[in-house]
Amino acid sequence: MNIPSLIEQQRAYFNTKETRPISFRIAQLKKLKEKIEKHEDEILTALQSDLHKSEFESYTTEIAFLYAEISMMVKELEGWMKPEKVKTPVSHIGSKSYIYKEPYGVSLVIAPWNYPFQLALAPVLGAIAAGNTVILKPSELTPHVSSLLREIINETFEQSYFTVVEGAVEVSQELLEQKFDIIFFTGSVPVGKIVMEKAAKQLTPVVLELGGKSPVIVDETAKLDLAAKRIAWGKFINAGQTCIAPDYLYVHRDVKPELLSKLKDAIQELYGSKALDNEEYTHIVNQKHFDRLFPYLENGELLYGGSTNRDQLVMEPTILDHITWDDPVMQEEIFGPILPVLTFDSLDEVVEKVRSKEKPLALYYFTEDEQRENTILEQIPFGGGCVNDTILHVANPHLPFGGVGPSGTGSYHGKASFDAFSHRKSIVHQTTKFDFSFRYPGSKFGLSIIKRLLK
Ligand SMILES: NC(=O)C1=CN([C@@H]2O[C@H](COP(=O)(O)OP(=O)(O)OC[C@H]3O[C@@H](n4cnc5c(N)ncnc54)[C@H](OP(=O)(O)O)[C@@H]3O)[C@@H](O)[C@H]2O)C=CC1
Ligand SMILES: CCCCCC(=O)O
Repeated sequence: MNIPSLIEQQRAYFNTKETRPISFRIAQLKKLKEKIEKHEDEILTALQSDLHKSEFESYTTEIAFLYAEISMMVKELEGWMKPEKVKTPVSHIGSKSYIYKEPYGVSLVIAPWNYPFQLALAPVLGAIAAGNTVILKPSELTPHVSSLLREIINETFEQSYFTVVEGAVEVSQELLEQKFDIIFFTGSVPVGKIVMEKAAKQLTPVVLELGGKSPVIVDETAKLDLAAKRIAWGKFINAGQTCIAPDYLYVHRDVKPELLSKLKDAIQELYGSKALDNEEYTHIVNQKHFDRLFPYLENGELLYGGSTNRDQLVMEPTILDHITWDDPVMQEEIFGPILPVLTFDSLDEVVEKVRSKEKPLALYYFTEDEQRENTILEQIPFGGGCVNDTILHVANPHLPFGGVGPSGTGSYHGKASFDAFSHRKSIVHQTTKFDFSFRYPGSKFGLSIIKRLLK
């Protein structure tokens, strides 16, 4: 595909202003939803082929997620598009002030492999709702999903409006050499830095949905049965290949033995004693990631799991005890089904330690103490998270989802997706019924009036 001419086509189409009317935008969102509904079985099959993802996980985390977003956008878009009237200072007497929402233009969406369908299309929904055109580059690591996305999109939309460009890193790199009006990237921190560097050359606005090591903290007041179940659920869904998965467990020394015992029970309840053979359990995406994870199993002391099958690319949900901050498993985002366990004695220690690391994408805190909850929420910077649960914040379209610092820039979901793909244009509408001489230089009392007005 000739990428420069594709971008030219999209820019020409964007300039016709056909993407601007709300009727057009809603029609595209509804058309996309119809296509997803029509292809549900193929989508589930592609996710099974690429990641051994179960129907339950695929439907709930990949498909239903998009339906919820589209329904909200169709319902709320008219309100989001309306120019926002804002207050006007007395110094601007006679005028009214507004914020107009304007699409950026030609947008580029680069997607990862871990939720390859949902993370490709969720940002696209925002781009469409805001009136942009879209070029989408799915991950080559999930080829069945990537080719199905191309098939569904390219049969549904004109390429001058919305098209899928498949390929590997080289294609991403070629795309990033072009001039876009906004780039939305979901992926790793290292590649996020490359994307931002390329965008900086063209001063293109970016949204970066990245990753990091998200702690799950359990203090001695926590309800341990629920903590165990919700941590196991959030950690091992998609075999831990989730950007907001609890990366490591940070537990108060007094409740550690009980919590770990309950965690083992919770994993058994979710995946049985033979998770490797469990048809509901997701596999590791490829041998490169499997081989990246495998050495971590030697860290600390194996408390649960640890079995693997490299041919099947499957790794049991695993708990590693007696982990230190210097262990290899604590250096990079794990992004797999391994839960290292660290212990603390005081909340001050938790705040100091977690703050000393890069700002995480998510943080989870299990506690029954409101004061401690406020301490953690106020003193530790992170993208977003939950108290007494895990990962749920990603699935509330009323909550902007994104990182902070190295875990990401910008946010999306629901109205935040519309805002991510819109320029907010400030306008003062001035009256022509009268004018004031004091605003102009040389006016006799101008300065004293302005001083009084602007005090
Ligand atoms: N914040 C969030 O919402 C999410 C963040 N993530 C993060 O993404 C990471 C896992 O996803 P993963 O796909 O492995 O991330 P990568 O950063 O490896 O890849 C993301 C996308 O960028 C492309 N890419 C890879 N290398 C380059 C490069 N040098 N130049 C340009 N583009 C490139 C990939 O292409 P290809 O795959 O075809 O090689 C893929 O389409 C984790 O760190 C996770 O935390 C994941 C999901 C959600
Ligand atoms: C449960 C859905 C999560 C999608 C984004 C992520 O990888 O965290």
